[in-house]
Amino acid sequence: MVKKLLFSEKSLRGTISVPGDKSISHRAVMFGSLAKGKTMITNFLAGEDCLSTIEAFETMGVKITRNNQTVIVESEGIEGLKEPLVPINLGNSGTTARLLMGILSALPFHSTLYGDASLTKRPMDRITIPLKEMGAMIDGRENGKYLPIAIRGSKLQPIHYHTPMKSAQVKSGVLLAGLLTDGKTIVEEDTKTRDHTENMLKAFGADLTVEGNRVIINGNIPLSSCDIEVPGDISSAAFFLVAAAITPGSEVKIENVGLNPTRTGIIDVLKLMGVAITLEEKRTVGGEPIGDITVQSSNPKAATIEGEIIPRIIDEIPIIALLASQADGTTVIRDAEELRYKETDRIESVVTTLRALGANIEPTNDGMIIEGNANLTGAKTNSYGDHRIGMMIAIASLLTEDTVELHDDKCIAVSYPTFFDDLNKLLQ
Ligand SMILES: O=C(O)C1=C[C@@H](OP(=O)(O)O)[C@@H](O)[C@H](O)C1
Ligand SMILES: C=C(OP(=O)(O)O)C(=O)O
Repeated sequence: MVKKLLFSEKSLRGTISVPGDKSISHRAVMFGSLAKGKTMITNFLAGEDCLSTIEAFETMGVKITRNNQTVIVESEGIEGLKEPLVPINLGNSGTTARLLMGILSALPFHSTLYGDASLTKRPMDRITIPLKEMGAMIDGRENGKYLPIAIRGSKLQPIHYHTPMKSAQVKSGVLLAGLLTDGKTIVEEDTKTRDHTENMLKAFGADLTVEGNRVIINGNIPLSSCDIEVPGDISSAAFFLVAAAITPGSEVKIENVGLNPTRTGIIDVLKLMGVAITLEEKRTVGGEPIGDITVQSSNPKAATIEGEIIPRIIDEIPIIALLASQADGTTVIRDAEELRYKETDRIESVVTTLRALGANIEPTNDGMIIEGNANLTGAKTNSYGDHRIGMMIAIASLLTEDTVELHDDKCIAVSYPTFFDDLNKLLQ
């Protein structure tokens, strides 16, 4: 499918709410399925990735009903989970894959997992290595590095694991295996990554403590069901925050966005680059702060973006690269080698796409160097099946009078099925 984007000379004005947070929606379904009882999830993200998580647990016999953004999970607890009779399709979702492997490795049955072409290329050894250290029986292509993967669930040993890469998925997968294991599992990381697993496991009654960058979980304590209200996804909001910043005459307010400090790096980057942004924190639900964010069009300036902020903006870097192409000066992004393991190699896909649109941008091993003040032009572009690249292209098209052709816009439904509706609501 090719979408012709011609939104030039428009500004963005108005107030919207973005769909529910993807990371939190996945975890709510997973932990609700592990807990005995009924879990009601409101403002659930009905994106394809989170629907893959629902399907996975349905395949294991959990009763899950969905009415738009409300999901009810009814489970007998872990004892009630049944051996899946068919291979589980994880679609495009890395989060489902890595977290589910932690769970399945410790359950007393066999399972097989596969995904789409993109997920089949993404590294799974980052999670299968620590799980095998815990005693998991996992096999897959290249000794469990790639999907399809088969798991023979077994009794695991607790582990003290220092994650070698900055990954909340790895941290979470090991913690979930630890939850289902006798004894104390400890996961440590050098740089703090998103902590939704920690917050939500506590809300479901797990015995979990956080000491700085170290998480300690005492296993084999049953979870009890817990209702979850999912905040708006700041990673989805980021596209409109940047769009408002770089299109003249804009002012956009996004309501009820999750403001967990492990996710708000985009706000820090916008401030650092001189964008007019205001925040109003309103309340906290399930340990997750929620508030409204307003951005006005601005004259952004370049910045160096590196270090501890990177995991806090990891999914926002494609749209930050577009922002940088419109800033005064040269922006440098470093320490972001994790971008190479996403739905696409996002260093390559961002650079190729922004270059095609007329920006001056160079890849580096762990990031990119972006010259500002670019005059973007029309181009034939491709999302390469990566939802965040697709949305970045749509926002870039606001900056040129020429037509931008976007091949494969469908993948945007992975995280933001109503993206074009919201964009059209804001366009004036
Ligand atoms: O734990 C999560 O929900 C996620 C963690 C991040 O991945 P990594 O753990 O691979 O960094 C992020 O990119 C992904 O969109 C969601
Ligand atoms: C990297 C992402 O997701 P996942 O790893 O779950 O596929 C993303 O949403 O940008």
